[in-house]
Amino acid sequence: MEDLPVGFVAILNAATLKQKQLMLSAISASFAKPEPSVQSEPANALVKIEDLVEHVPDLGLDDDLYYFINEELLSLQLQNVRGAGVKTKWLSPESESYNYGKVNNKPSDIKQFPNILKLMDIVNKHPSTTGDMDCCLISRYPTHKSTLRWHSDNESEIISQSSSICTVSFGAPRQLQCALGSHNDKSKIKPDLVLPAIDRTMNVMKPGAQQLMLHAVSPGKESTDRSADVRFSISFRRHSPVDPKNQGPDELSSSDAQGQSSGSNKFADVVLIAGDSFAARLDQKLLGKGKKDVRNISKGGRKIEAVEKDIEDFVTANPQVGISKLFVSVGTNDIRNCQTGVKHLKKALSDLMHKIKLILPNTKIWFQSIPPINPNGSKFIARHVLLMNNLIFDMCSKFRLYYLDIFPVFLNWNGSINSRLFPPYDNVRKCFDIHPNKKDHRAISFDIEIEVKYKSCPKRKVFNYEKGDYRGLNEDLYRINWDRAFMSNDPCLAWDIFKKTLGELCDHRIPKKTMRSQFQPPWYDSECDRIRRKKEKWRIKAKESTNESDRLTYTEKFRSMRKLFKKTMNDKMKSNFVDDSDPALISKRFWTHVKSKSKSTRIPETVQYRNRFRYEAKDQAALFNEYFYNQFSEASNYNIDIDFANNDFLDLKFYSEDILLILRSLNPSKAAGPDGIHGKVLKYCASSLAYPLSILFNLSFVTGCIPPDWKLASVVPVFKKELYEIGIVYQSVSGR
Ligand SMILES: O=C(O)CCC(=O)C(=O)O
Ligand SMILES: [Fe+2]
Repeated sequence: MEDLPVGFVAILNAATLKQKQLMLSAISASFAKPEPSVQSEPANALVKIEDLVEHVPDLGLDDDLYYFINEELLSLQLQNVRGAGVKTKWLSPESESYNYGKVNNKPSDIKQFPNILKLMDIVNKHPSTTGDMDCCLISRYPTHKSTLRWHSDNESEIISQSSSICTVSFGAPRQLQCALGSHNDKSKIKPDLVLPAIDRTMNVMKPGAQQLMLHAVSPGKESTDRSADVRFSISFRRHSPVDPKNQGPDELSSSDAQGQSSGSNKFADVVLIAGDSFAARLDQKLLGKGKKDVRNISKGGRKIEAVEKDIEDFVTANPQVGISKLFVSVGTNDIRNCQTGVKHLKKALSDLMHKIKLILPNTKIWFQSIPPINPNGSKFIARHVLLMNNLIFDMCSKFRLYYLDIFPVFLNWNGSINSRLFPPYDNVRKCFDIHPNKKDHRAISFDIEIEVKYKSCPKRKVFNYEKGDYRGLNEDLYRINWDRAFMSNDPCLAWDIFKKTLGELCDHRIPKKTMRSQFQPPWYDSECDRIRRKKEKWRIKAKESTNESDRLTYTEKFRSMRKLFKKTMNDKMKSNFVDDSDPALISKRFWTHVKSKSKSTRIPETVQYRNRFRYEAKDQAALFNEYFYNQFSEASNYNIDIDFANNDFLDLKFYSEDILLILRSLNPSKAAGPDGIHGKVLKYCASSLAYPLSILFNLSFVTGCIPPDWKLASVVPVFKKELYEIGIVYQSVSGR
């Protein structure tokens, strides 16, 4: 492990924190067993086309199922035209569309087609398939002339590339042509293999086929009966496990590199690496695995402005080149020799990102963080690395670019330097040098593909305190015999009984509401939803109508619904923002909404305390906890001489009349504290709660026992200055 390579870039689909963990373990594993770094032969020299496709002549479909599948196929409302008159329908369990070229296939729920599902089950059980198909693209070839041109189904955003694609044919016979390689001039392709695509048979394209070969459907023979020319194909695929909605900031339908039958491939598709020496030594052959065209235009010593120019020059000089992905590594040279923070670099970084977005609007863009460079003489200030990374992160969020955080990769789980990734400590220069400037330190790259399963967040039910029946609640509370309930004289037990009783009554008297998705504002209610659905209905009708006068009528209806929707939303928003207690104030709900829309987080990605770095929210909370705990001094040890027998302090009583006044003065719009009792309940049921609370307070006072709930407080760290050592940055604010 002594002479480890030092430059590093991890390419991954989305750099979330969870993935980073996986990345770390994958990286550790890759160090334990180093992969041979020999570049593999071009894939098509090794692969035979027979390994990529297979014809299955008999699927064992019974006649009934065959008949019912045909019924389902005929019932489909086909949408897009693909190739020569071929129309399609996309059936999927997921809600996103399947896009290629200019074609946008909206999904219908595959579960509504039980017989196609049965067929999918048969296909999945067939040993020649990967057995994990869950969606399908149905194509209808209306005449013998309808064809599909050479293409590959390589839309990795939506179609898993590690699963097979299995096409079952119905109706008129055709042929599926297959040709190895990617072929720039599609008009000259000669098929390497032709498979029959006849009624009730299946053709399986194995994983890798979409990357290594193209396929096409050629015209059929004309028959005397026109209806016998119709062919359907059901092409089963596996939905990509990465949800494009969550995949990253700038999702695009870029994967049409090969061009589906509808579009041609005008551009060469490249991955561009730009930036400073951290990226300069990356081995572009290894990065593209020999399949992707990777261009590396980074140079040692480059600063942000120079990188902006490098990228611009490349784009101008290569107008025929389409850049599908861009990796940028900047910042290290800008913070070198700099003593005064990094704020002054914000403009250059923003200009760079702005320019890139402008000239490469369809490119997926990653900005890499700076790895932890140790102070090297006075050239680097370690804190500046963190500040710069936070700036890069913030700007990435602003410009909706990917932030590729490699910083934590160089640290151990406990946040200290990971010696397996660092070269040995250099005693002469008093530093670790992870900079890849030594000849024997070749850059290495990791191409880590991680399947991410996104959990759909269950809808949360919460009390709707606005609509509570407080009169009823008061009545219920009056009926409770609190003296009996608190008979034990133990304040902790009594408090538990109080909370449980109140909770049960609240369940009964306060309705629940379902928390809406975070994308909807809090005032979006069922009425808004109803209007929105109507609006959508007319919009779709207008779009799908073939008759001009129908279209105009539907459009008119759509417009009036849209107007109503806007008005309703506006009215609801205004009434929502009025503060109940003081109409002159901007309400808390307003800020909640603003916060929910803002991308900024209160806590930066990396929190550091006493040289320990934490990335996970839970670990960060532990660090905060430790910090705040350390702020308390030791318990004092005063010996105050009190004469308890004659001290009227002990005569202190908590009267329900006083408690009533305090409860009535509470601000009902404040959130509940750790005990979960909401301000509205306390205020509006003050008269019925004052008595049991007075018993509880008196009990607690005389027994000297405080229920644990009363000692809890919600502590919110509030970011104060642009510094990262917790102690300096955060002040605690405790609410209770
Ligand atoms: O219809 C066929 O046999 C092939 C279908 C196909 O290639 C596709 O749907 O992408
Ligand atoms: Fe295809």
